[in-house]
Amino acid sequence: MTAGESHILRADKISMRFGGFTALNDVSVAFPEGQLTAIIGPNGAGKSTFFNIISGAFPPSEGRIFFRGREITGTPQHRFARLGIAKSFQITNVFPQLTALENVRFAIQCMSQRFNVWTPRSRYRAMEEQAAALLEMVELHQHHHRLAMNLAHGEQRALEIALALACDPSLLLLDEPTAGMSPEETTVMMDLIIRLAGERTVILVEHKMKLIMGISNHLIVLHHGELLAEGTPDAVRANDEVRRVYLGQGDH
Ligand SMILES: Nc1ncnc2c1ncn2[C@@H]1O[C@H](COP(=O)(O)OP(=O)(O)OP(=O)(O)O)[C@@H](O)[C@H]1O
Repeated sequence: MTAGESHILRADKISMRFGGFTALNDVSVAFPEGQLTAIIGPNGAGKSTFFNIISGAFPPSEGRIFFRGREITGTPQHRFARLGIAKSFQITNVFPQLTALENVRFAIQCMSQRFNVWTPRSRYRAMEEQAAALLEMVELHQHHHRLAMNLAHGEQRALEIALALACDPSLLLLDEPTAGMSPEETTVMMDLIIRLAGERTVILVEHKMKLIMGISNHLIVLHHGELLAEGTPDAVRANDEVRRVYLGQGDH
């Protein structure tokens, strides 16, 4: 971290055990605000487990999580959106029988505490406009009225991100945003992530090391459930341990 940089999220001494197996061991990392941080590492390194813990899917066996200095360990997941934390998972979460616009408008309605049957029609229009703006942001503006189930895989992932953006999060968490995508879809998604990271903090888990090296500000490398290295892509690339356990593995 450089002088003047602040952290939005901090994980302190995180350990996770599944029965007798230790998936994470004493991992402490801090995520710089306003930057794109990627969590990387070989298969089984503990990336998804760590992502699930920082996104509130389950609490760690040991350790604590802080968001803007406030402890959020054990906070129920549904409260994360109100804190300003949104996440998008590998498994798409969209309503297949609703259109793209209806999906996003519904997410906005869910975020609106004062929404009820007495809500004036003008509010619906405002929500519809907000939904349209979010679809434009993820480049789905030409697909407002298509059913989600008829969108291509990459488009469904983009729609999923639009749903996550409905709460206008200051922190966006993405679990393997390019999983299962064609090279063309991957390029579109990477461009979207770069744009999103220009406006908010983004933390993501990603397998495609070469791609992620090119767009991240900060990398966290896990290996066998431990923090192996962290820093800028250049610093991580130059790290002998990382080269030994990870970069030498071929097609990443
Ligand atoms: N619910 C669970 N019960 C038992 N073991 C688990 C569970 N979840 C994860 N593990 C184990 O913890 C280790 C880390 O898994 P995790 O999925 O976090 O790794 P990963 O780095 O995301 O791997 P990949 O890149 O293959 O997705 C693995 O050995 C995995 O088998």
